[in-house]
Amino acid sequence: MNLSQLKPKAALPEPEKTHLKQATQGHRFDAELVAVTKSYGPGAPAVDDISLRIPRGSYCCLLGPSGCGKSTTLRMLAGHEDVTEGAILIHDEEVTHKLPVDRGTSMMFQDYALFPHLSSLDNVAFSLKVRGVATTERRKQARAYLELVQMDHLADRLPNQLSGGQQQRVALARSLITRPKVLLLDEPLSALDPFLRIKMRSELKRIQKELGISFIHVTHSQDEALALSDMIVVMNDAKIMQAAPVREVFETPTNAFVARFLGGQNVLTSDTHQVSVRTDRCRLGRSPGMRSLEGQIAMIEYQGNLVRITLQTTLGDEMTVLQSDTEYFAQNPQIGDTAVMSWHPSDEHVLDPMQAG
Ligand SMILES: Nc1ncnc2c1ncn2[C@@H]1O[C@H](COP(=O)(O)OP(=O)(O)OP(=O)(O)O)[C@@H](O)[C@H]1O
Repeated sequence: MNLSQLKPKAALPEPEKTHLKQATQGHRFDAELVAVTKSYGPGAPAVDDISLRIPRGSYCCLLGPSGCGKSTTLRMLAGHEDVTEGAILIHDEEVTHKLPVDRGTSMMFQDYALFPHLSSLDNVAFSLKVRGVATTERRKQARAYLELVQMDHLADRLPNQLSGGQQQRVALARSLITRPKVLLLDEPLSALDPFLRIKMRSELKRIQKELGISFIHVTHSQDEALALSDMIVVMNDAKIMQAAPVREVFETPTNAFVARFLGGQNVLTSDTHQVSVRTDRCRLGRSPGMRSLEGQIAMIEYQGNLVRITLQTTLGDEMTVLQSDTEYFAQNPQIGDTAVMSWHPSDEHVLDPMQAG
């Protein structure tokens, strides 16, 4: 893909934009789950009594390990899966038992699912055709959405004449042309190579902010969730562990699971309770007034501007120090060296022992 294609170009035409902006007015939350449970059969539920409110115009990532219930939650929001108990609201209106097309949601799938025999333009226009919109009008709208995703120059190409990233843009335009109140995205970046994944995630965020609707995006990737989210929902074992603005989740994880899963934190036992300390607030060596732990250096990962040093403590715990490359090379410790990791007590954040992971 040519990088110049990724630069923001003309925005969505005013009438389209106004329509979408209006759709976000007059309600408190774009989406809400109220005590939602999903059981596929006997045994532990796939989603267990979760409640969640997604504020208007949010980029929200559902993050968690495989099998924790993220996709099931997304599918229930879309109406592709019935809820066993509880309620779903979109723009404050209950949609629990409504058909997917009547909810105001639109889903973008991992595999894009484009029609192979239709051009980009006709793929995007397809849902308007189904709704009986006249050819000229639907093509005009499809062109506007292709422009939004910077694919108008390839409007006549068939899907097999497009790269993966380009197909994804077409799929995104196709999901947006129905003017959803909430766009649901299931691992939308997982099929892309790492370079394109980073480009596309900033594109997704730009488009979400431009339209002002909420995007709810399922991902396994901590980096992706941190980069994209206004709000992160961390799930584990069918439950929500924490749902909060991105910085709050990173800086004040509720429990050890969230701290470990999001990364960038050490989980330590201090007296009787568990605390988290950011790895970039830890350093090698002792200093007055700092707490410390001794161990052996088990791993050193050079990351360019930063170096990640992992210590195995005498108790068998792993602790990580994230140092600048300058600091690291000034000391130049090696694997197998005995070292001390220290941190300031004020950098400790107390974790909830009830849900410790
Ligand atoms: N159609 C189904 N029938 C029975 N069990 C299912 C079905 N779909 C999902 N499950 C189970 O529900 C649980 C949650 O699955 P879900 O797909 O929601 O997880 P996930 O967090 O999206 O995982 P992944 O990241 O691997 O896609 C899992 O234990 C899974 O095996």
